Amino acid sequence: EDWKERGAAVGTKNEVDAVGKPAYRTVKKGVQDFSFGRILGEGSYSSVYLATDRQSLKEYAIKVLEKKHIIKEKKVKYVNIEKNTLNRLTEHPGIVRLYYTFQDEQSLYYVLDLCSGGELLGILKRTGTFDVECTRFYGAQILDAIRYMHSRGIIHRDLKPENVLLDENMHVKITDFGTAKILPDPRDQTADSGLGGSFSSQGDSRSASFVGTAEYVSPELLMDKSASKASDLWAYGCIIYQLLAGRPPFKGGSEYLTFQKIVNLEYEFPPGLPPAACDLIERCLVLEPARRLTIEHIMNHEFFDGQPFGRDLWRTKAPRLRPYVPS
Ligand SMILES: Nc1ncnc2c1ncn2[C@@H]1O[C@H](COP(=O)(O)OP(=O)(O)OP(=O)(O)O)[C@@H](O)[C@H]1O
Ligand SMILES: O=C(O)C[C@H](Cc1nc2cc(Cl)cc(Cl)c2[nH]1)c1ccc(Cl)cc1
Repeated sequence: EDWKERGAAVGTKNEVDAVGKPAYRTVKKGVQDFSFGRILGEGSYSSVYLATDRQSLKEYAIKVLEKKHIIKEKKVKYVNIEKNTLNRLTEHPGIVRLYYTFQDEQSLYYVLDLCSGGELLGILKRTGTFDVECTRFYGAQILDAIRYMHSRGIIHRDLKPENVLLDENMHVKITDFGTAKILPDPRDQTADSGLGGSFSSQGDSRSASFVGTAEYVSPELLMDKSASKASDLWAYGCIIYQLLAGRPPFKGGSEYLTFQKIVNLEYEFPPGLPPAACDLIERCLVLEPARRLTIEHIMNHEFFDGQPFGRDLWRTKAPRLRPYVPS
């Protein structure tokens, strides 16, 4: 049963091919293998349905995109980036899992983990703010997932509470990788292609044409269009601030005014936030990417003292949602 779910090769155990190797057929799922339920949500180019695998009865979220629309809006690149990045990020509980992709005459389909807890933004709006315990739990899960995607050479580039979904246990599932950056694999550089200088260790990509969501975009992306792993940690600092304060640190009356606040580092903390949280946020919201805290530094920061990361973090029960009460 498990094999089928993994979409791996399946076949009867004793089937062998000419040279005695077990012969497997890869299972290719299609629309007929699922019964589609209610709409879970809609994007600019997509509709996401609740769906059940007719065979295993497992529930999934299936993201459906109309080919005509994708081509007209010139989003083909993003569709294939989303597929390719999700296919590289299959081994972490904090990243939404892509099980299958398929297409028919009109549409493209992604079969994804069902995140029945909705968006982190949604639960934050309901409670207004998060107390320290909730901020530490969700901050740690998001960081653990970023650590994994960076280790696989993926920069998300659009991290924000809307793109942090929650599963049925209210655990984090990061989604929306259509605008991610896949860093060139350092092992691929066979001969020294003389690119040594331009792809510095934190993985710069000068050519970034994409800009994320205004409130979370990093200053380097605005100033010299370069995105790096450190850009995700800028967004991370904005998210931690927003969980405790109930609003993002940089918010102007227009996108331009928001950008101005970012490049001038114009933000302040609401009164009563814990000093350790302010210190952590200040060290993420640093204009110079190379001076920003790295993931390891953040994990060792006083704000996360005693917070488990790794396997234990994903086994603990999510804390009850409580608003932050200034001390
Ligand atoms: N795996 C999932 N499980 C449950 N709901 C999901 C899942 N993926 C997306 N959704 C919900 O479906 C809606 C559309 O998501 P989708 O990623 O297709 O578009 P979007 O990225 O939100 O919008 P846009 O493309 O305009 O940025 C969102 O509200 C999202 O919360
Ligand atoms: O079968 C695969 O895995 C590869 C295809 C590639 C692919 N075929 C496409 C056809 C169209 Cl019309 C548009 C896009 Cl973006 C297309 N991308 C594919 C299918 C489905 C999805 Cl969700 C993504 C990519």
